Amino acid sequence: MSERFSFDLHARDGKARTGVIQTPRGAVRTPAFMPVGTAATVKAMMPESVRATGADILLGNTYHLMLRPTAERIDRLGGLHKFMNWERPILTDSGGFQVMSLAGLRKLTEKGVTFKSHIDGSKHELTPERSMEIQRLLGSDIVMCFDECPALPADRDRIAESMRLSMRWAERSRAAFGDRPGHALFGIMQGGLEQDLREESAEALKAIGFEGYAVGGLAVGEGQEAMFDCLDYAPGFLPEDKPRYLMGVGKPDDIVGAVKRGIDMMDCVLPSRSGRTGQVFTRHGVLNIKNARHIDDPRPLDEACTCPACRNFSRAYLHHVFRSQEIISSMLLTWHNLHYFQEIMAGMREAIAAGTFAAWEADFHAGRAQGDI
Ligand SMILES: CNc1nc2c(CC[C@H]3O[C@@H](OC)[C@@H]4OC(C)(C)O[C@@H]43)c3nc(N)[nH]c(=O)c3cc2[nH]1
Repeated sequence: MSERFSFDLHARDGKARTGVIQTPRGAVRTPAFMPVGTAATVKAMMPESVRATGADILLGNTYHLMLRPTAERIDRLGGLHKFMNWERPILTDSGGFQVMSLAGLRKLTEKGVTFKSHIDGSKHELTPERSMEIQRLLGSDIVMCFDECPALPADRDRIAESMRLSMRWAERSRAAFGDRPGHALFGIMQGGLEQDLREESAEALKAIGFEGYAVGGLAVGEGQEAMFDCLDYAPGFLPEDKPRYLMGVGKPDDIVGAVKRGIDMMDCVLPSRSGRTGQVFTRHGVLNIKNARHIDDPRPLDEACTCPACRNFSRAYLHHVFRSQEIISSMLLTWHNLHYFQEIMAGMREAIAAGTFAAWEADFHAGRAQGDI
């Protein structure tokens, strides 16, 4: 365990990189996939099960936790790590994105955002300063700047105005974060799909200086092609020696394409959320266990998978417990999906270190049938 926060790059293969983020609470192998634990739990998973899937770090959420049970209560109870029994690194999002996507009656000003809770309608305010205070109270190891993520499509002027507001908020976030050894503050690049605005945002963030940099404002409905077009240049505007975090991504092929373009960290609710709806990701493609064709199928989801669902249960059983809305269905499918996402990350880390990323990527795409399997 190091007392500091640091990022060591071990190898590159093209634009893809592999390395380790050292934190006082443990190491994060990159490229890393971060399961989302929005309300202090990765839904349907025990913390030790999340670790067993291969996760080194998970995500918490300022917006959800400030509303319930409140950051002050979690602080009084010893912080988020103790509260949710996860002693490894936690990254928390700053709340801006969730306010815009979840809260009601929002008012956005230079100061910040006031809004009504989607839970009980109570009034709240988030500013860069308040977001930093909440994330400090939670005790998260990697703190995100308070930003505004505009919904796409949006016209260029709106994107530019929003990005420049986020850069002023990044300055205020840095000032409010203070001096916290062993903890990191990440800036968030905005600028939509405009290359010059993305570059302006990166320059603004580098002038302030952060321990890591996120590419924000993507995975908001622009589609994979537009996202990859942006990722063909945006990571390159960021410092080579700091972690690059692509927020909210994504499906397995999104993740592979992002790592190929120089991204080191990603988070997405997809593997956990889709596990609860019966959607299963495997090396051969996607299937939905609720489909009647699985009712008598004795085979595992994926013959080559070593997760508890694939080692101990048939598709027929998983179909049955999904149809019967049994709790074990969410547990097993979430575990499988998270395990598979971590397998992809481990495979990429190994391939980049060996200089065989192109071959690994070709094999990854070759194995995936189109449609249900
Ligand atoms: C899905 N696509 C997507 N997510 C994005 C996010 C939120 C990242 C998600 O990870 C979790 O944070 C802990 C949360 O779980 C929900 C609530 C699902 O969303 C949060 C973003 N966050 C910030 N601060 N700025 C961004 O520009 C941004 C862009 C995104 N695009």
